[in-house]
Amino acid sequence: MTEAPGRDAASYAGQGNSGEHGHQDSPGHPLEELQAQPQGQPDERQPGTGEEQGHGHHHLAHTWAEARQAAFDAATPIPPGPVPLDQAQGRRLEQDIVALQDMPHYASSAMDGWAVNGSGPWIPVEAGARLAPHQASPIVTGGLIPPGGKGILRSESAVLAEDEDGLPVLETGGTARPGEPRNGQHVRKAGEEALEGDVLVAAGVTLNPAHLALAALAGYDELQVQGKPLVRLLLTGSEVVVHGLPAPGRVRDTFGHQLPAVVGMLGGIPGGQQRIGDSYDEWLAALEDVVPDGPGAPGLPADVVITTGGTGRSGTDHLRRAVAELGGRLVVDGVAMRPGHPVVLAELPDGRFVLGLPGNPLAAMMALFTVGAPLLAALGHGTLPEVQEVPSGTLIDPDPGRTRLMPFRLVYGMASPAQHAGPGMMRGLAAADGVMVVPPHGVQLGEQVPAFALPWGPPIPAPADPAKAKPRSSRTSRTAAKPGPAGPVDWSALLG
Ligand SMILES: Nc1nc2c(c(=O)[nH]1)N[C@H]1C(S)=C(S)[C@@H](COP(=O)(O)OP(=O)(O)OC[C@H]3O[C@@H](n4cnc5c(N)ncnc54)[C@H](O)[C@@H]3O)O[C@H]1N2
Ligand code: MOO
Repeated sequence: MTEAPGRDAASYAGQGNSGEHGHQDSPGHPLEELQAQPQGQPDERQPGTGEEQGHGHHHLAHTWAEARQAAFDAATPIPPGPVPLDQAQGRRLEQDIVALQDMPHYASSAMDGWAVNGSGPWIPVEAGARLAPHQASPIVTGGLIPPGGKGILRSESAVLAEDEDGLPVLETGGTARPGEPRNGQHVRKAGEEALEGDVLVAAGVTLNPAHLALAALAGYDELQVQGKPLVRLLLTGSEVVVHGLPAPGRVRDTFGHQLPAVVGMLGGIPGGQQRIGDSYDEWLAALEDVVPDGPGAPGLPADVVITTGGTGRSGTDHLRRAVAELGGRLVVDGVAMRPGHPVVLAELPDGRFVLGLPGNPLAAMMALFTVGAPLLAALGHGTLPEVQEVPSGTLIDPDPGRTRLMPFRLVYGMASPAQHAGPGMMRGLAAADGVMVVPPHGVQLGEQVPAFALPWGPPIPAPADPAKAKPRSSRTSRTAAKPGPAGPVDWSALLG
């Protein structure tokens, strides 16, 4: 049996074991069902909890699939723009990198030694001076070939001697080969890497570090790249501490460390974080401030502000009120899912999106995967993140009206819900291979269940192709007579 989330364990358990999970009559293809859930499902918050009282607020929570689609549809791709070279790694180039001049743009020495004109012996002259025939001047690797310089004599092939008048004279010797140096020897000619106007990197490539070095070599300071959302974090809660062991009533922050990395994995640019307490004024000021200072903030307006906490409806939960005061439009206001139900997505009049994640750590991550991932994909020119399928290694009872997102581990190719996956926990997710999207009617043992991969985790395994299954050998008929396994085995009990 699946583990009941810590919160609401009673109502969760109350919907199990009812005999309703015999589905012989119902479900079609699980992925189709994700699309087919009724629109505008009634808000399934239970009456009598008091959570809506005093707010006069009533809305219809989106289904899981609707919420993903609404978040994806709310955003348009961010247009291309210039970014400094040190921020261009991994970005898609939108405009060819063209040689602005010949590369190299001057002839230079490939060796330490002497620039010479004509055959030796040579009279040494000052570095850089115009060389007349039979003159030489010292030069280092990369040094500009002086006017009149025809070739480079390597230092190990040169001997500085004196003529009969006691004046310095340069001769070949040491390792010199006959005829050294020929004209042009050890000279890097101008334009040998590229001529002005040559395309060095074509638009469309994903920039790697060598591309950036090439762009720098070519004299670029910025490159035109595909737009990507800049995401700022607003982490709230006066009980949250950022160092050491928290005292009772305090909680160590789980977001500051994981969200920037996950935002990056989902296609956003982490753009700094700000921490505030629980007062409405702090919320309003932080959301109002379009370009706040903060550690790691680039001093640019964010495309998305991700907040944590304050999505509830208690006196300290200010997200909705602040968004309303700023004239924001709610795109998603609650999703019929668990955990992560109170997630909010709003668009402010200045075009910024506010993604309000619940304070409970696992709930926040599930909300981020459900609503944040499609939003960031749409802003970053991506497609709606994929949902695949895994065979369920366990039976999961119905929970009418809501989708359950369950971190799972793969055991012998089947998905088994991870333990320690309550909304306030991180242990289950940390050990998970992916997340099962359990439909309201539950899942049978061995049935395919929709699932998505974690941004840092392994891909969801491709389904076994029945066409490629090994043909039965004639021996199988004997073994088949024995009582074989009666179907998939429930491995969930094996997971610690
Ligand atoms: N009467 C009701 N109470 C609650 C309901 C409900 O429907 N009726 N929903 C519950 C659900 S579900 C969730 S999820 C939370 C949503 O909470 P908020 O988004 O308002 O967040 P907070 O109340 O500020 O915090 C919740 C929880 O998370 C902890 N937290 C907050 N920030 C952090 C952090 N940075 N790192 C770790 N943990 C954090 C906080 O201490 C609380 O324990 O509301 C339920 N209540
Ligand atoms: O449990 Mo809440 O559903 O953690 O979002």
